[in-house]
Amino acid sequence: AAFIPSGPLPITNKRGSFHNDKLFSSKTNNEFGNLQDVFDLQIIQSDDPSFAGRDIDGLSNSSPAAPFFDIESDYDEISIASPFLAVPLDDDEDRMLTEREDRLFLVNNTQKVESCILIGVEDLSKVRRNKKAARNSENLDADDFNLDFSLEESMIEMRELIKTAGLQLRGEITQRLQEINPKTYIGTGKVVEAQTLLGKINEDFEKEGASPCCTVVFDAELTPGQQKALENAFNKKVIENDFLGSDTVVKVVDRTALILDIFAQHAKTREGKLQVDLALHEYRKPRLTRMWTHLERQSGAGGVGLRGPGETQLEVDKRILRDRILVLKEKIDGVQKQRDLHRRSRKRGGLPVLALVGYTNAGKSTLLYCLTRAGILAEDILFATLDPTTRKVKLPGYKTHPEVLLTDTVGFIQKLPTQLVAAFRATLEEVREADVLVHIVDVSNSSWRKQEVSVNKVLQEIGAGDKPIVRVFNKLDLLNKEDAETIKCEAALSEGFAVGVSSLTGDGLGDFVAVVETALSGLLVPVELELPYSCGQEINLIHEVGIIETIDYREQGTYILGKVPRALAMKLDQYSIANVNSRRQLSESIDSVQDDIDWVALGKGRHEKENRTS
Ligand SMILES: Nc1nc2c(ncn2[C@@H]2O[C@H](COP(=O)(O)OP(=O)(O)OP(=O)(O)O)[C@@H](O)[C@H]2O)c(=O)[nH]1
Ligand SMILES: [Mg+2]
Repeated sequence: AAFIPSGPLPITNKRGSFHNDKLFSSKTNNEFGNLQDVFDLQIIQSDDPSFAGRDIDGLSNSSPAAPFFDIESDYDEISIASPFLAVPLDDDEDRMLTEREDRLFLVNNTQKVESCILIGVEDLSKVRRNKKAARNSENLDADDFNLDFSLEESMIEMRELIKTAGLQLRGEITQRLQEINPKTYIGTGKVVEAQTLLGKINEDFEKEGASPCCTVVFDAELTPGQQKALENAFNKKVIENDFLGSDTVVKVVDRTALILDIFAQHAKTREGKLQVDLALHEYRKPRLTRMWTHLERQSGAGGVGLRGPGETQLEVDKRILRDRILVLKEKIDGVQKQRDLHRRSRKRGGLPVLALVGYTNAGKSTLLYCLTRAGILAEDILFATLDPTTRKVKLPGYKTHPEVLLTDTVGFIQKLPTQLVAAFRATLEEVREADVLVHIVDVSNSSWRKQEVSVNKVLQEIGAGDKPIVRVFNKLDLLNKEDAETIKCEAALSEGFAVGVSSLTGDGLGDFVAVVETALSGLLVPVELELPYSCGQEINLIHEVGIIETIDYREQGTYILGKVPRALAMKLDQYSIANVNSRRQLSESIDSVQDDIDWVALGKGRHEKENRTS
């Protein structure tokens, strides 16, 4: 059934206002104050060449109420933090990168907000298939198996996505279909219903004098053919009734296009923009269908050998698109190489790397912010973070690993568009290279179990499925007391590492540190050392942060067999038994060479010599 919300919905482009013609978020979002003010030099892109040795944890001990740096940061300054922007941009690339910002700027400034209707479909045949599979598999019951989002859950998510994209939702239509209509996805009756709804909304709009609603968002992945057929159907009807004036075109946007658009709006660094652009181009490639045969280059005038039909506009477009994709891929390769280099130099530092992963809007950035007390942008919008940010964190109470590297990453979503996973290869590499994954789950969301499953699916897909995972049940403050206790119990009883927290209030973060520490103790490396007796301090340190299995006070020094963090193991490498032994062997062999010299004979020889001469 169609539904039109009563009264206009609030305008919800949450990206913030614009400042100096640049994207500038002015969201004051919690007790920590205006986050933009603290979006400061504390943030280091993980690509920072000087990253490995830099100590930036100076702020980690300050309280949340402490005044932050008074740096007026806007888009420019944020960009400067990324070393990639120090690289001069190609001319055409520069234009490409600012085009979207201009569009955003214009949309916001003229207050001309795009409005849309949403169409959701449930494929009942798929539900049946899932149920059947559940019946066939022995150890799962039907409820457990059906981990796909229901129509209602999916619609809730779509409303959020529409809001985040800066669209205003004007109406909704849903349908439960036995089989998907291969031509138009929804049934023909529903197409007519959507046309009627569009017409009705636009009639009201005309009275208000507002701009017409000409976007139809589908909660589905449409094939290029379906998209085209739907666009044709909607436009024909609209032009017939002339609601919109003949030059207005109704466009059909599917789920993938909507997510890509949000990514495009949020990409800030050069790397993010390149990756989004690649995904957009891949999406557009099969959708290029404009047959402008009249623009066919007739090259017959060129004479013998050049007659016949030339290239069609479509062919030209396709070629341009193909070339662009190649260029983008090449550039992303370069970015990835650079990332590899920085990662390797970080590895040499020996600190363990934790990657924060999770569904979009789960609170990853907020947790990192809370842990580091510095300004990583946290916003109540989907896909706020697109570029991984790594910070060195010194956490109070950490024993085994007093310092760790924390990487904030891009959020996941169910049915993540494949183009995006492929394009964000370089970014997702950060997840694959981490030692431990910290999976943030927003338990205040009623679909959190399904969200968790879909994040795990993506992790499997990108080859990070077998890493140790710490599950963090976040936003406990939004639950009632009983539910929060239940979640805490589940965390405590869980077989793996799990903990319940609220990153906004800081509740449970002590437990979080303890759980992370347990997870990290699995990362201790075995060592066999022989330390000279002068190394009392080092031995104390091993007692403190490592595990000692055998300790023996020998003639040459203290023998220790045990496990220590990687960083300490690297520091103590000179005292490892292997190194000590090889040093000893070397000096022994020098000794033995010296032993071989027959000093008596040598002396005798000299005497003989002397005797002979005398
Ligand atoms: N009440 C409450 N809100 C929270 C908590 N943690 C995060 N939030 C809010 O949830 C919203 C999303 O938080 P982010 O940290 O931006 O989420 P994210 O996982 O980084 O999201 P993306 O970068 O978009 O993937 C923000 O408005 C936060 O203030 C919490 O523990 N309690
Ligand atoms: Mg984030």
